[in-house]
Amino acid sequence: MEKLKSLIPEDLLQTVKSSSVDDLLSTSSSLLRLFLGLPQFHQAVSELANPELGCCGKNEETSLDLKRRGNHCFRSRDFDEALRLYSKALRVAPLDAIDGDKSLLASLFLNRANVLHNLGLLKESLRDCHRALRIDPYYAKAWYRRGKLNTLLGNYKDAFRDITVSMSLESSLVGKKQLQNELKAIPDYQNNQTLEHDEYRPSNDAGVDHLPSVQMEVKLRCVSTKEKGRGMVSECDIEEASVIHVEEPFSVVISKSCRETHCHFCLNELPADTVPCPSCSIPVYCSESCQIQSGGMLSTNEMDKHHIFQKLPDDIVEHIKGVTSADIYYFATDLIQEHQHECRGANWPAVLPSDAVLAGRIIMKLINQGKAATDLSNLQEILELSHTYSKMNPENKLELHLLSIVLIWCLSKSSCPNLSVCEASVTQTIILLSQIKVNSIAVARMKSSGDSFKCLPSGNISTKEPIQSLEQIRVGQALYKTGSLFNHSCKPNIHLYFLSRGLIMQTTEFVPTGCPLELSYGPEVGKWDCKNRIRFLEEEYFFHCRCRGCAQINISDLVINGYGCVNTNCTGVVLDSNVATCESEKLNHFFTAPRNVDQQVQMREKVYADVGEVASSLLSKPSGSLHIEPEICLKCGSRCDIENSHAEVNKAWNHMRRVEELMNSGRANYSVLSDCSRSIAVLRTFLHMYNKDIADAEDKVAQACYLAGELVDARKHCEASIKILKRLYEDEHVVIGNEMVKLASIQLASGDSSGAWDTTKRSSQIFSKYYGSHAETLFSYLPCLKQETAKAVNLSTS
Ligand SMILES: C[S@@+](CC[C@H](N)C(=O)[O-])C[C@H]1O[C@@H](n2cnc3c(N)ncnc32)[C@H](O)[C@@H]1O
Repeated sequence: MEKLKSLIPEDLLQTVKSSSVDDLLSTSSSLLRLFLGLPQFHQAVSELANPELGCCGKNEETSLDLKRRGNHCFRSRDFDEALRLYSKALRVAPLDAIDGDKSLLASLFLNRANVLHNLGLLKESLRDCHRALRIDPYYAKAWYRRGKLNTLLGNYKDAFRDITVSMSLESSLVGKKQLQNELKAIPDYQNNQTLEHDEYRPSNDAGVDHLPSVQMEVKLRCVSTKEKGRGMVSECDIEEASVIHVEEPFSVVISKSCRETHCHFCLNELPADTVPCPSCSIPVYCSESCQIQSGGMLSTNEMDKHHIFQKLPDDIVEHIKGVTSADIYYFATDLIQEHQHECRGANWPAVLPSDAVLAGRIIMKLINQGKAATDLSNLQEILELSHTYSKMNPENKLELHLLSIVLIWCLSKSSCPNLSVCEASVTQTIILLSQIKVNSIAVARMKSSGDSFKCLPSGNISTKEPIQSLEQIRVGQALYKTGSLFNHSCKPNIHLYFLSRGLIMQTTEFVPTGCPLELSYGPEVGKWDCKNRIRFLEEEYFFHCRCRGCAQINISDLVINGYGCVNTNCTGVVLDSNVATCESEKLNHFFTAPRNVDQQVQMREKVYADVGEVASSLLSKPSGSLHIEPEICLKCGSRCDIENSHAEVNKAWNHMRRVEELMNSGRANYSVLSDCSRSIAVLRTFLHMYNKDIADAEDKVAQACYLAGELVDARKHCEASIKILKRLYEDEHVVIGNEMVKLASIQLASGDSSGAWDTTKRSSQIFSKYYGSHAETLFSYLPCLKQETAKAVNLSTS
């Protein structure tokens, strides 16, 4: 992109950077004309769009080399590396490549099955055997390996059939004899000899999860307001924790950082037996079902290509035919195939940013459905999404122009010759990209906790692993058409989460009829102070937030970054000038907004209750003289030297960070811990007692104490952190649920089983408010924690 930017003359660059939506046809036309006449442009885009020049296609030589290296690792029993190399080889192996007298793909699947078997991953290994057999149903070794696995998994009937087929395909007498012995080794061999054989169905539990349904009585409506545009409101009273909306995405793309770890279709974590795309080397899937729904060519079986005619008994031929029937992977869904147009080996889907790849998917979906015109002139009509192009900064505007031209060019050259490369299609793509910026939703997943039990203390353990923390990662970006109609609030009343690609929205409080249903786009009261939230939303989403969290004064915004009063007996808060200005504006707006006297009294009482002990004196003044001054305690009016406090706090943090490094390198000992406690004491001297920094510091020290086995202190610090967070968020906010999981782990480790049990129960209640019945599926740590605490309670009471 930088190369392309440098080709644009200065005057055109400025016109593009200062363009409004109405200028787009003209700016697109000028840029397009310029680029189409430049050989440098043609060279750059042909590197992106031409599959011949791309490195995303299949490559037999690379695959064979990777296979050889995998074999070497297998022989030296480095199974992890062998697994990695075989999976890589599968990704680049062409469908029709042959290695010796075998299909390369089939032999790679079987080699990987051997590795998986050695790693103890039997189901995964079984699935790979089945994949090898689908490609080459005459593959005796694959039948044999599958038979062994079925025996180990207790599927004796299947094992019997597999070894029998393998025996029929085996030509040597010695081999046949060995297989006969294998057959005899199958438990219940005698019974099986007389059994009918079921058609084989490999168990494949990976794939897309099913979405729950919305409660029947829930009714929503889309309304328009001057301040926020369209938004969703409730048409009835809705109870807390009700599912209000579920939706499959219009289109999704995986995050670049998750390309090697998550399925490119359902976005779930990849199993060890990944499924490659049959016709390019970019995506990997968790199962055939995801691969097929995503698109790419279907892997055909190689049966017809085999001329090894063998005289086999009829029942054996039936088994061989059965294994290749592709219907086992089909599902009664409309195939989505959103990757198909990217699947030609060209580089652009791997190189362009996710926003552009998502735009490409949306465009191609509408073209394939016959809805979009070839110059895309009706794209906005079809999508009906809001956008904020005019509010974007100049660099963003230029970026969108360049991306649109490149994307349209690549789509038309690599997969859709009907798509016209013209100012109309470029203009529409620029608007689409700006719509994606404000309407697409980040699909999140819990960060894998690995082996949950490893993180759980049991009995008189030494607490070597860090306390479980429930972190989320962004695995993809998706457009949900109805989901995009929900506005943002920094004090949201709904929460969203994902099952595979599906979105689920649930209320986190009682919502009365007519009330807006709003979720958080990221920043929330309790996470950041008001000015930081407003800045973030302006920079990322291009709007000035007008939610209840930003319009009304609340205790969290006052204390989250506040300093303590110099008067040690005073609980008041002192604000720096930035926060003070932002909070003053809120307060002024609040009291000057037109209301009748009753409402004013009510509001005043509400604010009074909220601000409580922190700023009560402020509200006892007549409304005309209300103001929040920086560096003055809001409660007792003492002046505070913020600069000095700031310097002391910084010193304490620098010290904490050094201590943290020591802890991370496993060198946490008693003297390190007492250093931490001293730093916390400094923070508590200069910051307000509910400042978020103190909560963070307490949390870190709790972790350090836990690792050092100082469980009494770990608990004390964890509880101190929770106490502050409860002031910043609601008592039952999911953040508190997360902290309680940590507290329960500490309690469990210190032998307080009934405390751990109570804390676990409280955290489970909070999680089900946010994640409904899926809480335990999404947080695999929760059932494990429940089980361990229940076990500990039983032990202590028996
Ligand atoms: C995902 S859309 C929500 C639906 C949108 N209101 C519409 O009419 O299509 C996001 C846009 O809604 C508006 N919006 C959402 N939440 C808002 C808020 N709290 N304050 C002001 N505008 C908001 C902004 O224009 C933002 O770019």
